[in-house]
Amino acid sequence: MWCGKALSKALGATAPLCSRDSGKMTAPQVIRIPRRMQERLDNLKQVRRTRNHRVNTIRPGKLLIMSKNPQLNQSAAYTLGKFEQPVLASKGWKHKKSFGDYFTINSTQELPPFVTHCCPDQPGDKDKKHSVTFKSLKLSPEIVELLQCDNIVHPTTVQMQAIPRLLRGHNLLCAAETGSGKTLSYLLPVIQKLKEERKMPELRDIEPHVHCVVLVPSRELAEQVASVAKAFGGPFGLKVKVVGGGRGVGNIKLAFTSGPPDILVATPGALSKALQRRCLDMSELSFLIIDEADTMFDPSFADLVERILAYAQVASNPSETIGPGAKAQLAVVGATFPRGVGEVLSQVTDLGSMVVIKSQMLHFIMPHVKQMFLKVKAADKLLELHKVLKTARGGMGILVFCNGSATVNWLGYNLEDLGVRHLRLQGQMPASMRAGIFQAFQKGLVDVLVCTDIASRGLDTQRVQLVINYDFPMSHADYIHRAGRVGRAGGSSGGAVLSFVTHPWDVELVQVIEIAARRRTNLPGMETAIREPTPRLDSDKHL
Ligand SMILES: Nc1ncnc2c1ncn2[C@@H]1O[C@H](COP(=O)(O)OP(=O)(O)OP(=O)(O)O)[C@@H](O)[C@H]1O
Repeated sequence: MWCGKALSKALGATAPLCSRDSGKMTAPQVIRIPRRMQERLDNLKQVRRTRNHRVNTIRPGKLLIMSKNPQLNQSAAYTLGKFEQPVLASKGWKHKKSFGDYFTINSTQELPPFVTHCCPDQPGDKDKKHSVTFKSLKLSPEIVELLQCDNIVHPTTVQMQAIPRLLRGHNLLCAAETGSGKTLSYLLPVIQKLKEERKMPELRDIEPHVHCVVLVPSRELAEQVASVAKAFGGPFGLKVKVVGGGRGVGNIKLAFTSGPPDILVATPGALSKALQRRCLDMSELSFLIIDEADTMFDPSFADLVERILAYAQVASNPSETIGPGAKAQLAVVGATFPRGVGEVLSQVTDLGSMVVIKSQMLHFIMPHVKQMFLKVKAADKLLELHKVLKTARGGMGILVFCNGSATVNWLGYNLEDLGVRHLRLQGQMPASMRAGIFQAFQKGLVDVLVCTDIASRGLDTQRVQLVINYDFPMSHADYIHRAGRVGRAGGSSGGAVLSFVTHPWDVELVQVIEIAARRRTNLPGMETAIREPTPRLDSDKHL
């Protein structure tokens, strides 16, 4: 409180507030407080009032945010308003004293949002959603049967939208959450169309050529996509081949010695070499798929992809995809679209010709996966990791992500010393060493895989129950992809992500994640409009 004496001192006033000299009362002196100062005082009071006014985010029931300090918890029944200022559990995390602090974003639902058949929105929807099967998407009974053998009966939301559009010949830009079944959403229409083409007598005499090229960023992902294509295309006589980098040109040529495959899954480097050596002709392509769009259009690949696209003749409407001289359908697929992808894409293709599919939960914090954040000193991370790995249930797949290859190696040696069985996967390993590592982990031969972001893009990890960010990812897109290795379609529920938070720049990313979780909004800084022109609406809009 400002007292009269302090105020007069602050004003530099030397005269007493009122004077009573020799018992004689004079009129009280009026002290004028400068307006500027009065305004500052008012502002200060206002700030103090708002600071003390903490929004009560706790309601009875389940917690969404569980913090070390229970006052900072937030109930699942409460959503922080757009203009409400949250008091974050990670608030003081840039300070040294915060080491040992933690908070958790609890899962609020058991099933992923892209699984529709078990969780009808409204009671009336129940029968409608149950009735959506792959058969109702106009896939052939043989394909539907193959899917059923794999226990895949009901399409995910992205499959419900993408499959009919691709079957009708549209170009597609498909942005949907990690693990939502994007691979089948493009492979099934491709397989169905190629299968139908084979039956056409007028096409029998045409020289064999590659019909579909799928571009992916890593050889592990190429192997994975190819194995899905073989499983569903093989029974119809479709030939599938992989060309990946790091194995020399001889190996690339080998993929074409027994004639061109129907479906070629390739990394950009290897495909570009194959094109330069005229191993394939892309001008006769029927489908060009670009998976993991954000990686493919980031500066490390964008030029290469642009050059590859120039070899293909991309159709600008469905009518150009049929008949003699048919052009290729283009599908660009991804789980994150950082800002700017739209512009890069528009340089290589006519965005106006593409139908855009964007899932509702794109770039959101996954509501079906528990996510824990622990503020820890860099020197203590190994100890913390060892504690977690020691207590983990046997047989459960665990991915440990590091930001660099050197850390993967260093951590690997230390885990070896501590007697933790594990495999390592990083991009600087020679291709021969890398081969088979991910499959060995997928098969369950080893439970722990220490890796870089090479394993965060697209790899299907049904058996993974825990993702550990030993190093906190460098961007929100990387966080989304790493976290997306758990809670995938057709996988078991109850996966979790544990992140070690060490540096001030990690804290900044964590705070944005915490705010998005508390507000239940998407992570900022990602492409939300995907492209400039307004999305084209066709008759499938109701799907
Ligand atoms: N309709 C479905 N029902 C059940 N399981 C499915 C369905 N569709 C796909 N799957 C399974 O879900 C898993 C994830 O699929 P996929 O790898 O295609 O996801 P994705 O969206 O490409 O993920 P990412 O963004 O990580 O690349 C796979 O194991 C796949 O077999």
